[in-house]
Amino acid sequence: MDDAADIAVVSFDKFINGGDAEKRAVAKQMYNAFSTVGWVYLKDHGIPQERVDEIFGLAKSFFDLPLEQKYTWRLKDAELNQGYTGDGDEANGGTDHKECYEHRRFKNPSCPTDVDVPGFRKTMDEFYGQCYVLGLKVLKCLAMAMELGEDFFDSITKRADPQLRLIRYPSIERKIVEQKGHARIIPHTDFGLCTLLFQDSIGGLEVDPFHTGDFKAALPVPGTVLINIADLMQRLTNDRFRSTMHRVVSPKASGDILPARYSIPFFIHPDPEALIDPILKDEGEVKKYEPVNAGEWRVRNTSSNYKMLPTAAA
Ligand SMILES: O=C(O)CCC(=O)C(=O)O
Ligand SMILES: [Fe+2]
Repeated sequence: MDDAADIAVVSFDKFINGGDAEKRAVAKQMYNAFSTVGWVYLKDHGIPQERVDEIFGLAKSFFDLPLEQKYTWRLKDAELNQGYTGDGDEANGGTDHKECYEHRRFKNPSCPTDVDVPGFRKTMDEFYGQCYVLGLKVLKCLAMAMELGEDFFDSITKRADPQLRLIRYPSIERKIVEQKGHARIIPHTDFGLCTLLFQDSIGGLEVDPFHTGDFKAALPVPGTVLINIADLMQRLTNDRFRSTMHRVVSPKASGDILPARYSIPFFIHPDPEALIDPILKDEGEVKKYEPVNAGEWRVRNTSSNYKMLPTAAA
């Protein structure tokens, strides 16, 4: 269809299991995608579909709990950035209609127990580990694509603590989401290194690859995980890789009441002490960005996204 974004489907099998030339061929495909639209659909990525389906099921069980109960796990602190946020808690220049649960690598004090949702913590921890392994492979592939040496990202991801997020966009009247300044999630870029994004079959995710306001659908493709570049990777690569705007709006093919939609992003950030300074490759190339400390960057961007945190920008 004309209004679908031109996002390549890339098989990761040859990067995971292939020889050097095969790995390089995958890295080249990634380079082409990330230096243009900024997104790929990755298939053969090694995370079994049954596991992904299980996490979507767990998300439904969690979000179906009563609101008062979900608020007992409310996210309280931008640095820990862990727990539940309700409809309206997160928005940066507009109104989102979604609820989220954030899970982290080292500490999850605001996490449902087995009494609340059987198997929640254990299964989330396991899935987190699988996303983490895939995420580090994606970084290796990006390092190869940029000719930085495969191990480039190892030194800045020793203590990396990505954010695994469950999202439910509740069933809602179309006219509410379609008001000016509202969306399921308003246009934004992600602010870490890169994101793995699993989506269900409902649709509504759109990307604006060239920042012209011309949003195109990133349609659900079964068996794939979307990978998108985020702001720190764009800065590090001095704009070679592009962190592009995206949003979630009403799916085209539904009536006046939108069905609920679920998605599961895994946001990869470098170690907090890492300095993200643009890498120059060409003679005469000039840095487009000042260096930034990854930890400060993350806390600043996180707190300015949440309306309810005391540290949020006024
Ligand atoms: O729900 C989606 O497909 C996108 C979510 C997203 O962009 C985000 O949480 O940053
Ligand atoms: Fe995003």
